[in-house]
Amino acid sequence: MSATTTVLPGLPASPGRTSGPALRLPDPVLEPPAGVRVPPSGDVAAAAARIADSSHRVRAALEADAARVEGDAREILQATAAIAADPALLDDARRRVLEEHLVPERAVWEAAAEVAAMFEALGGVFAERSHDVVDVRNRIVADLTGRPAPGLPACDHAYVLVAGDLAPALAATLDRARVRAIVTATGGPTSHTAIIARSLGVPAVVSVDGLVAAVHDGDVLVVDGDAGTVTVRPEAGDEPADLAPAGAPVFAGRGLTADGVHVPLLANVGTPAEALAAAAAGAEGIGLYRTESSFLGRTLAPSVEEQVATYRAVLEAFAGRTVVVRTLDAGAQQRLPFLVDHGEDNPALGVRGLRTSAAHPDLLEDQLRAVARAADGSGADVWVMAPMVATVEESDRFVALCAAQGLTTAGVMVEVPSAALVAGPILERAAFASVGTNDLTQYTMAADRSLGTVATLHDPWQPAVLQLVALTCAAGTARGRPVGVSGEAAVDPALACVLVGLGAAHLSVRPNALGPVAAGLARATLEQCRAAAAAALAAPTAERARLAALAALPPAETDVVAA
Ligand SMILES: C=C(OP(=O)(O)O)C(=O)O
Ligand SMILES: [Mg+2]
Repeated sequence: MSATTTVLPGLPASPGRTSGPALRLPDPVLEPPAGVRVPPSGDVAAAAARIADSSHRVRAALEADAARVEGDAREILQATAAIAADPALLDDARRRVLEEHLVPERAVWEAAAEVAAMFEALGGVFAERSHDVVDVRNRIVADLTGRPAPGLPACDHAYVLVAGDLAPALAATLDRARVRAIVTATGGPTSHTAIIARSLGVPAVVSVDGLVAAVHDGDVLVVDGDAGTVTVRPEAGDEPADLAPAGAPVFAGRGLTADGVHVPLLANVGTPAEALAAAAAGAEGIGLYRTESSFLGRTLAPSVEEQVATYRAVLEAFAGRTVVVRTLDAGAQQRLPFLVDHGEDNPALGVRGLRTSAAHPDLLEDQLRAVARAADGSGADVWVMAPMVATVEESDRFVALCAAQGLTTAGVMVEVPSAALVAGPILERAAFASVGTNDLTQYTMAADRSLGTVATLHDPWQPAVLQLVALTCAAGTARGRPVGVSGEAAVDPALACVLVGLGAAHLSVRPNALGPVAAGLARATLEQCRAAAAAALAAPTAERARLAALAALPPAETDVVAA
């Protein structure tokens, strides 16, 4: 190890080992405090003049970015560059400095808020412009305060993305061809960022101690997504030669236990492109279509027509097969400006998932209308489910709303312990349930899934979580209603066998996990899966549950043997 080599410990979030130069994502621009003024001894005119200088630099940078791309992207960047020179915005900001003596960054923030509000009030396509105003505001404020421009820096080579935190909206736009790995200072192993890294198939390590201080742009990093470490400036020769993860088993297109019991292996997807990839990977259907990507990064909800087009593209990729569409799961990690109260201290326990429909019933109705229209003629067998359901009333109301749109196979996600405990009455009217083990673990263990500090509690092998899965499956079996599992737990081949043994009717995983899960399932009979489930349920701790299950199952190459 060279003198400057540092190994930073973190949490493994997506497997594989790779290396590349670091590219740091700047921290988000924060609102400058209200009421901060140029000191009485300061030069107000000079402070005001800095706004024009910053606006020139921001405009020039955006125009340079525009010149590097083509088509729609170029037009969008040129339009954004024009906003950076907008006289109404700049004059108002200057006036606030000259007359109110506000510091320039605060003046720009306030002036931009008025312009954005004006666009919002005009509605329709104008409202979309408010998003660009906010983008320009952030860039000018960053420049005025001597910080790097916000957002993903333009980069024409492969890199390891290094971030304090990665918003799901940004994570979803990452270019697989360039991003070799993702490393974040915060986040837990089932945060949405980790899920996105795994579906991109790139190694990721989250909650890395000392990351921001130790890593500079261009530093070579070795990212070990299995061990959960990041080596900064490795010695020559320590960089892994093979950048791709080792070859995983390929999925043959049908999930079967060793004795031939069919357990459909479905895919989790978030976009039409992912649906096509899932179809190419042989998925037997889609068990979880996360619809958030149609809503993220926008200032207004997409129109019904726009939603129909996106949903239809997903459904058509699975004509003749089942597609489970989940309605919008905003809140917690996925904060939409038009839907979510940003003042919540504890958003994971606040208005998220189905709860947002109380204040915005039209948004849910529009989404269901769009799903129904997209389903019509798509050839897919469309099921619809709601996220974050906690009570029987919520579930019944959702089923009724679906029925009103002609969507007859309506169910819920079971990801809140209360829903698991009342799964029986829920499944009297709901046609199916899908256990979301990511959130079910978070809420059962009271361990925020986005916090690395409580990651050891966030373990779906915890017997308390398994008990709730067992209750839900038993409620489904008693009523002849299918209960599937769509959380990350199903990706662990041994846990997949346990889930089947507990009564899961199907499993839904990211497309690149279909092969390993199928291989894990194929080594055990249904009886062995049941024995493994019983052994895990009887264990007092997560580790002993895992070991007990492994002991009850024939060994498989895909098992995760170390904790
Ligand atoms: C599948 C789940 O949903 P998400 O990860 O999107 O919250 C879950 O909570 O397990
Ligand atoms: Mg969830």
